[in-house]
Amino acid sequence: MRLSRYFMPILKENPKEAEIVSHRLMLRAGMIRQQSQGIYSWLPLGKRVLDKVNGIIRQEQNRAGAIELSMPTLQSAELWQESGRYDDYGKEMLRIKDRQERPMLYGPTNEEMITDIFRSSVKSYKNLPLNLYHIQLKFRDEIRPRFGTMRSREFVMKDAYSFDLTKEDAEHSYRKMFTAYLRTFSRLGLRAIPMRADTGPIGGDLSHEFIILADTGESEVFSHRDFVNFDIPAETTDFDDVAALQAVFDQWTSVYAATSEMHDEAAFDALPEGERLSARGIEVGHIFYFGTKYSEPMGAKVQGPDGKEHLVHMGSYGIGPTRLVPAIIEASHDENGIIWPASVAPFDAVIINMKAGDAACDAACERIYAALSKAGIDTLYDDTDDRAGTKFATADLIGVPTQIIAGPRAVAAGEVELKDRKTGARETMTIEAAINKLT
Ligand SMILES: Nc1ncnc2c1ncn2[C@@H]1O[C@H](COS(=O)(=O)NC(=O)[C@@H](N)CS)[C@@H](O)[C@H]1O
Repeated sequence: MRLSRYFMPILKENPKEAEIVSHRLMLRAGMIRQQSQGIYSWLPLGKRVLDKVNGIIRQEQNRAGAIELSMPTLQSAELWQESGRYDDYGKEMLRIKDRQERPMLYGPTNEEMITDIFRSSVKSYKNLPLNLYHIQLKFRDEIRPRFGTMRSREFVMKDAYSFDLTKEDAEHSYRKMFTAYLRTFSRLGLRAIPMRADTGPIGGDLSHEFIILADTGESEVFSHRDFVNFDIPAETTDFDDVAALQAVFDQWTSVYAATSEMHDEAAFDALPEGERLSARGIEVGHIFYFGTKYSEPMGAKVQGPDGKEHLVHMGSYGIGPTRLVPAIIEASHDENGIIWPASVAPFDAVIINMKAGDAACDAACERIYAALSKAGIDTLYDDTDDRAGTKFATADLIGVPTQIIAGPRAVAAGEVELKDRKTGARETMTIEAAINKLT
């Protein structure tokens, strides 16, 4: 992508309304723009990152056996009246009426809708276990949206819903998602700790929040230091192996970890001083087992092997992609800007032409740009006539992992300089060597 033809509205100054670093950097890097309170546009650079985050979430949901669909954002009130949540949900629910005066709502979550889809077509235990998910916009009229897209009113959620014949089967489905979440956050460059959590308006009696440690996190967390050494379940994990997933779950729940709502002061203080970790964290995922809470009022049942009707046991599993993008920045930035993990970077490399208009520099950059693009390397080419200093600052701000710097002196010797955004390491080499190194 040539920067001269792209749309990346960089802000020179720190926007005054931004209170935390991720909000500041997302605005300055031209990734998002607030349209109204708690409601954002994702501009091209931010959309690229969000799409990569969703891609990884999707891969790990599919690996765990979940099946993707897409449900609407607008829902009829009737479904929520069936489950009894319409009145309970409170002011966070955006209630609307259509032209026929029918009560509708902008969905904050989809337990009722997915149960309706299930009950309309699944009648036999032979179709279980089933896990259906989508990645879709939600609306919650948060009383105090803040920190940019970290806590917004309209936001994207991956929400998955599992259906099983028995509680035991449902607990295995829960552990499939538990394992998938550990893998997902690790691939995003984050260390997430599963914490016993409160179930709130979703309900149920088994729930874990996945928290990443960050000083600006809204959650207060207490955990055992051992978490940092636990191995992430491998790509080869057999998700149908009940014992294997039980072992993962047992290990990751074997040591103390709780959010402030579930904190047991005495148990925590019983830990040796050096093993206690209390910090602030960001909730990036939340999973629930809630049995027949929705299947009972909505009549979602299957015929069991005994020929009798059984209400299905359900769980729901949420991840916040539009919260993950700022969370990754909170965990990975420096004083010059964002440092993207390669897995979610908006571009793999950025070419900095220090002297656009200089024939030799232009030729060298065009050659590199063509070679990288041909090799499928997502490349941003800063071909603008900005000063070199501005280009360096922009490249550091937007956090692309590899910078290729083409200056007149180096180019005259047939060379360019590679800079690693994360380590700051610089290496001068021939243009040929640079192309070979990156393709
Ligand atoms: N206001 C918000 N802004 C951004 N992300 C949010 C917001 N509210 C929730 N999330 C994200 O969405 C995830 C799931 O939300 S939740 O309420 O915990 N769970 C559910 O809604 C269940 N239906 C799971 S399918 C949270 O862990 C968080 O990462």
